[in-house]
Amino acid sequence: MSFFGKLKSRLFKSSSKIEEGLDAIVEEGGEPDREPQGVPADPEPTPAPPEVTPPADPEPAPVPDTPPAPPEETPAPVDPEPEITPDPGPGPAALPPADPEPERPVERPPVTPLEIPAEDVPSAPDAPLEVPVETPSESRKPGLMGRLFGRGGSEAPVMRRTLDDDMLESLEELLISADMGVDTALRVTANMAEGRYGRKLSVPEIKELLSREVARIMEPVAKPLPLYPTKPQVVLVVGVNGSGKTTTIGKLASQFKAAGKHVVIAAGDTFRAAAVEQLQVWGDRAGVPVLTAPEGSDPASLAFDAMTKAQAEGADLLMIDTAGRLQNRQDLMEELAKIVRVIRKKDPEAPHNTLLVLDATTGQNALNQVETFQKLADVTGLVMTKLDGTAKGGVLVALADKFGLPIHAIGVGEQIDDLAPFDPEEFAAALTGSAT
Ligand SMILES: Nc1nc2c(ncn2[C@@H]2O[C@H](COP(=O)(O)OP(=O)(O)OP(=O)(O)O)[C@@H](O)[C@H]2O)c(=O)[nH]1
Repeated sequence: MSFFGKLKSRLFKSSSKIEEGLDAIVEEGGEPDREPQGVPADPEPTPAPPEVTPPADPEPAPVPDTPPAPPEETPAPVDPEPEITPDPGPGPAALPPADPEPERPVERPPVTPLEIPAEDVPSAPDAPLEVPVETPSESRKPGLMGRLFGRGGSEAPVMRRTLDDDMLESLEELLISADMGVDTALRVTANMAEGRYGRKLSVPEIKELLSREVARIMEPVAKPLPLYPTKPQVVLVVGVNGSGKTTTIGKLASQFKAAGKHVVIAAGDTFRAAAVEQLQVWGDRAGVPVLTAPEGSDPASLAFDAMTKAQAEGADLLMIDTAGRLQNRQDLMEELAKIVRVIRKKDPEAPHNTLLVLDATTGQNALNQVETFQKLADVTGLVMTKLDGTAKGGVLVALADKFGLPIHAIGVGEQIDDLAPFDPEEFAAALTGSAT
């Protein structure tokens, strides 16, 4: 299965929620349409009359309300040809004008959410996530069948609904229900409507637009965990209990190890013996030593010892697990501050990264957690876990939109290799089901 296919299947709850919602929206107010339409690649300055055949080359227009617009927008697939084809799938309107090839294999090198220097891994140091993937404009050309059927006319008309206020409201509600948050949902739908108001859109066309908007928001935050030449690079891992800190440390350690790095883990949640044991299990799996201390002992003292050991061994990386007891914020803040104070005696620049691990199943609550942890620690990046098995994946879009913190990786399962680098286009496509 292609990487995209895997991510899509892991995000199935979120994507099926959005897909089902879109089907319902278009079904509700739409009508069968045999006229060729097509989504304008970019907003046009004035609304286009609904019956106009798609322009061969619509002029890209600026999107005033889109703050994180990338310098170069990937033009959307524009199909100059009529594109009405028989529906091969179960959905009411399964044929977008730009027909994504269903099983387009995306060849990817082994991917990790780490920014690893070029000599260590095949990927480039500055862009480990930049895997050559065809852009939608290149890849979404209609397939042979689509072209043949599109040209010859279709027996099954495509359902389309006119983009009006009612439809926009329904779209907003859908995105809010998918945990994108009100502000982000409003911004996304406004951008989708820009220059397209009054046009008739099919489900695949809406998915495509939505996916493009989501990717646009996520693009600036998709950054792998940077690796520095500093030895040891200290990564402090924070997050509430159960968010997936231990699991994420284990997965990261395994990936670093596989990349030839010498890793040390410090089990800094000394308050829970079970947490320490669990970290040891992950350390064993990853083949990485885990430093522990007796239950109830001072985590800062353990961190200091771990720092000493990591320095003595010339370790590349020291990952420090921490407690996540938000019930007593003051204690937690003091505990984290003390850990930082102590390791800075060894290296004034440490910690070099403070990763906040968030559980996607908590939905909008993840936003509160970011705010809280930003007050407790100097959060430098996020890892979002449990994106598999939740319909709340949209929260990642809200997080990116609201905080702009780097998203280093996403957890999509409980196994050691279920930590994927964060790729905005793949995520957007998987979330919206736009390239199924
Ligand atoms: N499905 C799924 N489960 C995950 C993922 N990441 C972690 N988990 C599970 O979430 C549960 C909690 O994960 P932990 O790593 O123990 O979380 P923690 O933040 O260390 O929790 P404490 O030790 O209580 O502080 C475990 O059962 C993990 O297997 C993920 O990406 N997907």
